[in-house]
Amino acid sequence: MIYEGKLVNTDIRVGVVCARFNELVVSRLLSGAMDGLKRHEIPEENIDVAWCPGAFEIPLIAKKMALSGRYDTVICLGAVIRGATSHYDYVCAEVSKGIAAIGLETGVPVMFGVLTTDSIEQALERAGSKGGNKGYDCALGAIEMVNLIRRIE
Ligand SMILES: Nc1c(NC[C@H](O)[C@H](O)[C@H](O)CO)[nH]c(=O)[nH]c1=O
Ligand SMILES: CC(=O)[C@@H](O)COP(=O)(O)O
Repeated sequence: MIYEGKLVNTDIRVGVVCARFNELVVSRLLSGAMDGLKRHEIPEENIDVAWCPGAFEIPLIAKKMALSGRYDTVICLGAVIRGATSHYDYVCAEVSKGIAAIGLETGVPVMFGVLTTDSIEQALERAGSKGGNKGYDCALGAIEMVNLIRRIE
């Protein structure tokens, strides 16, 4: 038996968590995610967006959404850009660990759309220019994961 998740479904409720830090980049990730969701037939009324201060706060809000029972999947969007201190390393570590744990704890697929880059240029490249759009990628992954899980269950 081969299990695969299709990329189209009108019956999926999506929570999106956006970090406001580096909003220039994150707004572009959100635009990509909304584009991916809508062009794969997710109704706009099925999508909620929550804004939090920074990437470090994403896991808490994502977990609240996952546990609410109102969403079939949660997409996390942020941009952590290296500065002059080791703060970058701590933020990246906790955000990635925190987001990964939510899916395993709740059974709700949570997509990791947090850019972790050394420069703003690298971030912009992955938010709708030559590196694609990580938000769009996460949108399609979210649809696929929900459909896959429904096929397995
Ligand atoms: N430097 C970046 C941050 N830093 C802020 C933290 O995420 C957090 O909001 C703060 O430490 C208060 O708890 N956040 C980003 O999303 N991106 C960065 O580059
Ligand atoms: C990722 C960060 O927290 C970073 O942007 C903070 O910059 P700095 O290390 O120069 O304080």
